[in-house]
Amino acid sequence: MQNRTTPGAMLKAMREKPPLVQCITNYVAMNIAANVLLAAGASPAMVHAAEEAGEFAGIASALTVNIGTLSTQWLDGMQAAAKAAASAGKPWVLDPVAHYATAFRRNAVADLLALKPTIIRGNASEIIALAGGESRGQGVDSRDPVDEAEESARRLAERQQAIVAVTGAVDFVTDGQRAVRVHGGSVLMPRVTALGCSLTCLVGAFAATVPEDMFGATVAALATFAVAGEDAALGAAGPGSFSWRFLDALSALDAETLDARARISAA
Ligand SMILES: Nc1ncnc2c1ncn2[C@@H]1O[C@H](COP(=O)(O)OP(=O)(O)OP(=O)(O)O)[C@@H](O)[C@H]1O
Ligand SMILES: Cc1ncsc1CCO
Ligand SMILES: [Mg+2]
Repeated sequence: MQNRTTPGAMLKAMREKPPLVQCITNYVAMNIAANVLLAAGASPAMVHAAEEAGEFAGIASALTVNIGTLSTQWLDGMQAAAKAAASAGKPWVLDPVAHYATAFRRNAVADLLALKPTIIRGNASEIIALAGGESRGQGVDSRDPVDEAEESARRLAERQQAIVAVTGAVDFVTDGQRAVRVHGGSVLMPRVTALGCSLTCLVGAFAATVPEDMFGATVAALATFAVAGEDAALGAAGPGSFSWRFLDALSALDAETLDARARISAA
C-alpha cells in the first residue's frame, strides 16, 4: 500500500481513486457541498430518498448525514443509509446541525447516534450540547468558542467511540485519547453558508480513502479546508468572491503544498 500518512498523501490518494461519497445533506448545502467534493477530487452523490438511500449506501464508499433541513421522510432515508453503512463496515459521518433547537431534531440525533457514526463533525455549540453541556447555540451558527467545546468533544468521543471534530477559528479533533488542533482558514468561512456542511462531506471522502486511519482522515480534511481557505481569502472582496475562490483554491491545492502549509498541533 502506498504511503497515506500525511494530509497531502491522503489528498493525492483520493484524487487517484475518487471515492463515491453518499451525501445526505440539507437543501442549502447540496450544491456547494457537491462542488467542494468535485474540486477536492472526490465523487459526490446526493441520494437521500428512503426508497433508495439504504441500497445506495451499499454502493458508496462512505456516507455523510446532515440534519440541516430535516423532514420525516429524509430521516427515514438517513436511518436506512446509516444502518446499511454501519453493517457493511463503511465509514459514516454525522453533522448534527442545530440539534438542540427543537424536539424533532433532538430525537432525530439521538436515533442517529444510536447507529454509531464513525465521525461526528459540528461547530462548538453543537458539540457542547451533544455532550450534554449548556451551549449558547440557537440556530445553525455557533455562539461558542472551540476551546470551550474541547472537553465536551473528548467526552462525546469516548461515549460514542467515535472521532469528534469541532470546527471554528481553530479546529479540534479527538478520538477521546489523542487530540490535535488544526489552525488556519479565514474569517470569511463562517460568512458563507454551508461550508461546514461541505466539510462534513469532505471528511467522508477522506474517510473513504483512508479507512485504516479515521483520525488522520478527519485531520486531513480539516487541514485541506484550512489551507484552501487561506488561499481563497487572498484577494477576496467579501463572502461572494471568497466562495468561488475557495472552490478554485481547493482544486489547485496539491499534496506538497498541503503538507508544507498544514498547521496541526498536539492538544
Ligand atoms: N473564525 C474562523 N477563522 C478561520 N476559519 C474558520 C473560522 N470559523 C470557521 N472556520 C472554518 O470554516 C469551516 C466551517 O466551519 P464552521 O465551524 O463555520 O461550520 P458550521 O458552523 O457547521 O457551518 P455551516 O453550518 O454554515 O455549514 C471550517 O473549515 C472551519 O475551520
Ligand atoms: C442556513 C441553514 N439552515 C438550515 S441548514 C443551513 C446551512 C448551514 O448549516
Ligand atoms: Mg453546521
